[in-house]
Amino acid sequence: MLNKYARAFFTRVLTPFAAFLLRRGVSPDAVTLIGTAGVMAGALVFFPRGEFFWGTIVITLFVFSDLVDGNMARQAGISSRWGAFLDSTLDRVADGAIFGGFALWYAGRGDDNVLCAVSIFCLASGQVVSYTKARGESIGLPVAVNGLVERAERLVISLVAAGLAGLHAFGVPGVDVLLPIALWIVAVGSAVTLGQRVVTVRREAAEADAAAPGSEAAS
Ligand SMILES: CCCCCCCC/C=C\CCCCCCCC(=O)OC[C@H](COP(=O)(O)O[C@@H]1[C@H](O)[C@H](OP(=O)(O)O)[C@@H](O)[C@H](O)[C@H]1O)OC(=O)CCCCCCC/C=C\CCCCCCCC
Ligand SMILES: Nc1ccn([C@@H]2O[C@H](COP(=O)(O)O)[C@@H](O)[C@H]2O)c(=O)n1
Ligand SMILES: [Mg+2]
Ligand SMILES: [Mg+2]
Repeated sequence: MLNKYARAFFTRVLTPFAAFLLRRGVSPDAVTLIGTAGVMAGALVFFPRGEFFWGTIVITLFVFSDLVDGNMARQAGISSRWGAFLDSTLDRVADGAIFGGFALWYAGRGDDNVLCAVSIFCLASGQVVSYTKARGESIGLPVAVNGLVERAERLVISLVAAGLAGLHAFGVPGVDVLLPIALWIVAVGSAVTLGQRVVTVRREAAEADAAAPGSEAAS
């Protein structure tokens, strides 16, 4: 939903910045790489120590690079298969760091085995949700479904909650429950999304096989 409705807004807002970077000779690949490194640093330095406010601030500063890199490539007319591959692959790395950071907190000083398991479930299910689309498309199917909780939703729900929960360290009472609630929402939402995508791929695969029996072996 966010990908559909918020992307146009962020494209308008970020286009001047993307143009500025291009004028300075920065490449889309550099933005992809630096953005991912920044997200990883924010997640893996701050989250395992329970510093959710500062971790979220750092991640937020870098995560929008994922919208800037593609914008730059399109403006410069240099969108490429390599760029698409790099972008999607590093998305998986960034997501692993974010939910891995939560898991490390709960495995350590956060001391909550259930929430550690929920964080790992969010990490794994998010990767599998993305894989369903990549694999379905690689065997020639349209995978014409996005589902309830895509990457943008996973990030916004968990990061808004982490940022607010981090205010607990500054004396704001009650906000620390927001992160566990968000992680449960992302976990359940990702499981539903996985089901939606698997059902769609199964239907599309059956239709494609009926139209051209045996063609899967070729692909
Ligand atoms: C005192 C308060 C303290 C709190 C401070 C924190 C505030 C900030 C909190 C959160 C900010 C979160 C921002 C998250 C922005 C995410 C942007 C982004 O990168 O989205 C990526 C997404 C997808 O991009 P791609 O097409 O490149 O990726 C594809 C995708 O990964 C596919 O995965 P799948 O979906 O299938 O699982 C892959 O299949 C594919 O391979 C891959 O290519 O981009 C978008 O979706 C575009 C829309 C972005 C919408 C961003 C909305 C941000 C909205 C609000 C943020 C600000 C909220 C502030 C709240 C403040 C609270 C106090
Ligand atoms: N280094 C890059 C990054 C992205 N691209 C192209 O942009 C598409 C992704 O767009 P986003 O708005 O989601 O970033 C991607 O599929 C590539 O076509 C690129 O060429 N180089
Ligand atoms: Mg991108
Ligand atoms: Mg991306």
